[in-house]
Amino acid sequence: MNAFKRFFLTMATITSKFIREAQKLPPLKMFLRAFSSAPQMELLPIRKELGKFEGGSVDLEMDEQTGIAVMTLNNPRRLNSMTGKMMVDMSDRITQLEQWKKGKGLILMGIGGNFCSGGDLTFVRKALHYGAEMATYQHHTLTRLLNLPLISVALLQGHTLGGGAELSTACDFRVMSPTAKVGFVQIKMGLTTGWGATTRLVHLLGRQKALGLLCSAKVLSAEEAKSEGLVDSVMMYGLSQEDEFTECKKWLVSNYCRHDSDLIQATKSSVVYSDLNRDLDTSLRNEREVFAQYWGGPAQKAALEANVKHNK
Ligand SMILES: CC[C@H](C(=O)O)C(=O)SCCNC(=O)CCNC(=O)[C@H](O)C(C)(C)COP(=O)(O)OP(=O)(O)OC[C@H]1O[C@@H](n2cnc3c(N)ncnc32)[C@H](O)[C@@H]1OP(=O)(O)O
Repeated sequence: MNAFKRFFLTMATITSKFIREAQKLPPLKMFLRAFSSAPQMELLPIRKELGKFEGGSVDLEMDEQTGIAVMTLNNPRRLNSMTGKMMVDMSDRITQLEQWKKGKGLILMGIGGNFCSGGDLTFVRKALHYGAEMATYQHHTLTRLLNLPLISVALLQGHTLGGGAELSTACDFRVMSPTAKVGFVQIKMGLTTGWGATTRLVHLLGRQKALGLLCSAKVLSAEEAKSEGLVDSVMMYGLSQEDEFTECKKWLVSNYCRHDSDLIQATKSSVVYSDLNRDLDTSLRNEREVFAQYWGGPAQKAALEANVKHNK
């Protein structure tokens, strides 16, 4: 049997297995699994190319006790700018988080007191001939990041510029150090956004504010970013970098990650599904199916038993 026939039969087997598996899943899980796995095969060639651009890493710590993970951009000598290898690292770390059943929350941050100063300019200069493929790869990665069944927050310290500002919009929330700066500087670099921030900013802030941030290329202070609605909380002055991380973690846990991981994951996934399926009946059908999984379940019975009061 020639190579083409072997490849064709292999692909047919993979596809039919995928369809059989997917048919057993409720719509939401089928939808999210389809999004996170199938297109990655088409991205293998660009993944291989990006991986050749060494420098830095994206590291991940997952705390099974608290359900809080920390993803760290680790290229401090270059203000955590993203090399090709870091883009591949990030995709792999997100795959780990997609499979984390007990996860509740994620903090995305940079090492050494800076979040991220964008694409690594050495990499950018060498990758000028495959911008579209790199953008496709980053769009897929950052959409998966935003759609994780975890509550994610970007901790903006020091510089958050260009692609770094784009990364920050791929989290549910943003918490900022009072002395940090954030700016979508792409237009000053002779570009528009390459990692999906235009789409996410319009969604997040509306057309006018998105247009203002992108066309002004303004580097915002923390207070300016908060008043624009780009940032959800600005921390107090005088904290060390480590204390800012501790405060950010407290903010995430006390606001959004106090409850059962199952319910947090189900709620986030339903919000993602509804965001991506704006048809009312489709979204409500999914909401009913998720609700039915918990109605009469152990968590509800325990809450009824405890006679929970909501006065604090
Ligand atoms: C799709 C990607 C996207 C796009 O292409 O649209 C981008 O993100 S392009 C990159 C956008 N980012 C920038 O243009 C930031 C450039 N850097 C700066 O403006 C400054 O470095 C700043 C303001 C962040 C900090 O200035 P400061 O004077 O405090 O420090 P240094 O400039 O001396 O920087 C320290 C050290 O880091 C290196 N560095 C900083 N940013 C990058 C970067 N994006 N890529 C690679 N290296 C970076 C800088 O070169 C210094 O290293 P050294 O070895 O001392 O030169």
